[in-house]
Amino acid sequence: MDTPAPALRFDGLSRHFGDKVAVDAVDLRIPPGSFYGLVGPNGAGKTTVLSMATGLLRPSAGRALVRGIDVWEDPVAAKRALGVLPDGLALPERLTGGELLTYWGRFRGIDAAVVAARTTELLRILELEEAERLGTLVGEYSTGMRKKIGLATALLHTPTVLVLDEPYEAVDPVSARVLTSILRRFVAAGGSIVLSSHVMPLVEQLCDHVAIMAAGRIVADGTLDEVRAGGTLEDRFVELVGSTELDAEELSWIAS
Ligand SMILES: Nc1ncnc2c1ncn2[C@@H]1O[C@H](COP(=O)(O)OP(=O)(O)OP(=O)(O)O)[C@@H](O)[C@H]1O
Repeated sequence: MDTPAPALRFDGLSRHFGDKVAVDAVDLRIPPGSFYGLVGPNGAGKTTVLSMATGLLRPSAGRALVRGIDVWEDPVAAKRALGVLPDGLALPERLTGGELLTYWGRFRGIDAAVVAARTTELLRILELEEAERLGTLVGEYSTGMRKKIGLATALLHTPTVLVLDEPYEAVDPVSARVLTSILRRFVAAGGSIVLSSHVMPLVEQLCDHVAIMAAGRIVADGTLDEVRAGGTLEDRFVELVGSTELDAEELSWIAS
């Protein structure tokens, strides 16, 4: 039997902005069926990598493949397999959440009755029903509500690979539990997830694989246990990325 293609595969994936090298020849395989965490300090290149992997940003060099399909050579097929929650999600602001999902589902070519049933279920599970009943527009949603409706759009067309940029950011604890159950169910059903996060305990709790990124490169990757090597993920992260300690004199004025 053929080995299944990686959920995502990056070959020498690079991106520069002028002289700034944001992502520097990244090679990575995300195994199918994995729940994969991508961590790294601010500016490490996580969003840039995920944007190139999902067809939102063109690489300067290298390739990104989704289930063996080159994202930039066959974007239609690749995007059919992908569900994406981008960072700083741009959404149509003048629609309600329900209208947005309906529009999105029809745009994806899904049967109207199926879209209607999935929209109702997603709004209920994500606790956006009340906002819908009140006719709240997406432009009036809170940051956490935007994350939730963004996740709903990512799930609607039943993708096999979910790419989520900081999905838990600004999401309240109750909604975070719902989000976790949805994501766990997605992986249990055979899907693959890649998420970026700054919250190490969350990544340790959710993910079975992890990559640590710093200054545009992958500095460690593998199963969670391989990467944390007997310590915590945070210890390993600080060890690899370095920490900044304040001298006693620095910022002494802030409490004066
Ligand atoms: N459109 C752009 N133009 C210029 N530089 C950019 C652009 N997008 C990203 N960069 C730079 O590329 C580097 C990587 O940014 P990126 O947003 O990918 O980091 P990140 O790991 O997602 O950071 P954070 O954790 O803070 O979200 C940073 O130095 C950033 O300033």
